[in-house]
Amino acid sequence: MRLHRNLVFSVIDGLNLIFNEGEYADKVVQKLLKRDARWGSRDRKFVAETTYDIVRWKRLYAEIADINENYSRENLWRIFAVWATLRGIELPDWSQLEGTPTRRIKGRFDEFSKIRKIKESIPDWLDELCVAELGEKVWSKEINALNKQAEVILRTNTLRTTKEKLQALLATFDNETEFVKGHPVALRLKERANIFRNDAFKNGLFEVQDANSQLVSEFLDVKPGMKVVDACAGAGGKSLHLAALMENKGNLISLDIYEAKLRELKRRARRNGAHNIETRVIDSTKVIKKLYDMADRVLIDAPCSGLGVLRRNPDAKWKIQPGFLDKVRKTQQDILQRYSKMVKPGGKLVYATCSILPSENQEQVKKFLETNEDFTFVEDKKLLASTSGFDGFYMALLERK
Ligand SMILES: C[S@@+](CC[C@H](N)C(=O)[O-])C[C@H]1O[C@@H](n2cnc3c(N)ncnc32)[C@H](O)[C@@H]1O
Repeated sequence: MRLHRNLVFSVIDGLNLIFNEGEYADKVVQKLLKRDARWGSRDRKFVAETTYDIVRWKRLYAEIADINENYSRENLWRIFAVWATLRGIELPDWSQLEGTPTRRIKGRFDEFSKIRKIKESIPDWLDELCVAELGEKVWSKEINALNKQAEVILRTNTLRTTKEKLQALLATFDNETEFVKGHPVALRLKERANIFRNDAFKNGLFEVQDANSQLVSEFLDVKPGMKVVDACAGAGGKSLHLAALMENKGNLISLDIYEAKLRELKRRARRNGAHNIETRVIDSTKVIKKLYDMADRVLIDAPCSGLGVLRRNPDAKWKIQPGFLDKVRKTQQDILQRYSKMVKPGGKLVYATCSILPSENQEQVKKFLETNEDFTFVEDKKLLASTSGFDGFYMALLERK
């Protein structure tokens, strides 16, 4: 592989925004990809994947390059040199890469490969916490799986098409896909491609959604005609799926505390042809109280650490702080206690997170059930990336008596 100067400079600019300006990796990559209309798909792939790779392996590369918390441009170049060296890429004679200690880099890589928190690039405190919660054996396998690049999984929008028809249509655009066992409407893209440019996407025939994430809406057991509340709907990944499962019949109320996210949800709903969604911003406790005892089904896709989706958002490793975890656990319990009241007697509730930590998952449900005798536990799923091959998720189904 030959390194191209303008692509590498773009990666360095991106890393500067992520490491020094606190910007989110996905947003930065989106911005970088708009930089030069002449870039072909290989160039775009290089910029996106190199940026994500270095974010994912930030600690490992920084330790190899002997850099501590200072991510000056000079140090970002040293980190880049580690990335390139470990991939066996021949370094060009650019001044920024002069004097790269190639042999020392390889030696330090071997040395650090024996220390999990460095090898897997994870902060000390987070490594310790995950060992305490999951045990050494499970965590070692899990962090290894979470450091891999996620595949692209599509969810067929059954309001518009079937999985079979979608597969045939995508093949005409040279996007080969395969079915995913245990995930009724999922298609796996065999080769990574910019699928958003595709007319099938623009016409709302599919959404990009991890296969385990697709299990959450199914787990809620909705039926056409029901009154359903998606209490933490965000930009609507699960709401769109719920609307499809309800066949556009009945009433789906999508709530969130952020209006901007719900605006995006509405835009996506139009593209998907989902007509039974009503959005409401939670701007006071009244919004929830008005719905007490009203819903056949409530989904609480709670805010969480996001530790199950590190494959997609590797920068979460560096953004999550111990204080945030304490805060988010309190929010989760508070939301469960208050929003569960929207479920009507005989109705069902799903509590879900994209975290793998028991303290955000089964322990929250257990605590909730201790003080809410009118709810019974039906079943739960604890999905790990290491055993499922998809994102880490938790979901619990509860029923109100
Ligand atoms: C895991 S995300 C939801 C993802 C979304 N359900 C999807 O499938 O695309 C959690 C959401 O909860 C929202 N949130 C945070 N605090 C909340 C609260 N107190 N009540 C309702 N929603 C809240 C966040 O804005 C965020 O959109």
